[in-house]
Amino acid sequence: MSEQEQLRSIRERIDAIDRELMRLISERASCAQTVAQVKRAAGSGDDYYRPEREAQVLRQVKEANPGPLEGETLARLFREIMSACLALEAPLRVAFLGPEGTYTHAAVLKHFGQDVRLAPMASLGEVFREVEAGGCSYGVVPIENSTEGVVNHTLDLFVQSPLFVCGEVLLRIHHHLLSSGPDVAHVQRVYAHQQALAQCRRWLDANLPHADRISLSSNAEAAQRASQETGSAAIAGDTAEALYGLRAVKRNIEDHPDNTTRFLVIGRQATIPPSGVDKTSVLVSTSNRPGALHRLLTPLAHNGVSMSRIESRPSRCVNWEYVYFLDIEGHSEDPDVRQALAGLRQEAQLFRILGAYPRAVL
Ligand SMILES: C=C(O[C@@H]1C=C(C(=O)O)C=C[C@H]1O)C(=O)O
Repeated sequence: MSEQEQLRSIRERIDAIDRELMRLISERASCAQTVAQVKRAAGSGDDYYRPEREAQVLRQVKEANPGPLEGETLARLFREIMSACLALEAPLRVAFLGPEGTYTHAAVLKHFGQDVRLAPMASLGEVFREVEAGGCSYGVVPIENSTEGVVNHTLDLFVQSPLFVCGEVLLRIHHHLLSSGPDVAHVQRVYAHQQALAQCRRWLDANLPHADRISLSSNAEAAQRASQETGSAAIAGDTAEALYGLRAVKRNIEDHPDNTTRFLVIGRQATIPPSGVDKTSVLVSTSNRPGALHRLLTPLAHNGVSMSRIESRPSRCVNWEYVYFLDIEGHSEDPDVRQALAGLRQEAQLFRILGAYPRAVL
């Protein structure tokens, strides 16, 4: 067979597969519509999003992946299929730290897919308020970065908020130096969110030691400013680059190549059923006595439950008293976790389960 004949025959096969894919995806979408009818008939409200189910679907895809595509790649495709199916049931509105082009925007799309309705907010506080008021079903907020540590403002908002955590998103953060100018040499001013400036500190010291560093409320705002001024640059990611018509004069300027930010999905649902691989986040406080924190955490050790994170923040009620944010492996309904939490509750002055939710799959 000639090359042309071979290609024609393979393309005919691809066309046939695409028709079959189309039929199957449409059949899947019809199933999702039926699921919505069942949920509506059962009167389970108008929130059809099931984070534990979505996590299970994505995990199954990764586990059953026959290749040659990467499991991660295949899961991303299924992420979009589910996003479109859910939008057929009822479109989901998600609040996030805007404007469009922020890393939080990228985290929203990674977690919910492209069919989500975006609601960019001007501050983290507004994201919480919008979800509390019911204007959006969910919100996405940054919680910690592998280079710069915790986002204190988000933790503090949790202390006052009645919202729950219903998911997490891990996003590899690649920072670029974006400018409308020709190269790095012409840059006299660098705009960015303070976290981004910190994550690129060494690169800036080495390459732009004399440029002014100006922190703004988001990287997207930085990109917007840089697009209007000559001699200015912004540190931001791919989404902002495309959105504000800037050019990356230098890509990947983050000091740590595995720079990752963890975001939390917040909502009004107090309990998400176990997905099989879950985490539980808890807010606790204890009195300022010798050994108090040790006693508080002992029930975790006794029940063989591992804690993946602990953060402390000033309680803001009494000076030098603290609240602790704990992340625990497992779901609050798992027997060992349930027992550990019961012990913790007895020791703690303040005790609130912030949420039990699927561990990030993508
Ligand atoms: C179809 C459902 O509703 C939504 C859509 C899903 C999907 O497309 O697989 C999964 C969970 C829900 O977010 C369901 O609950 O099973």
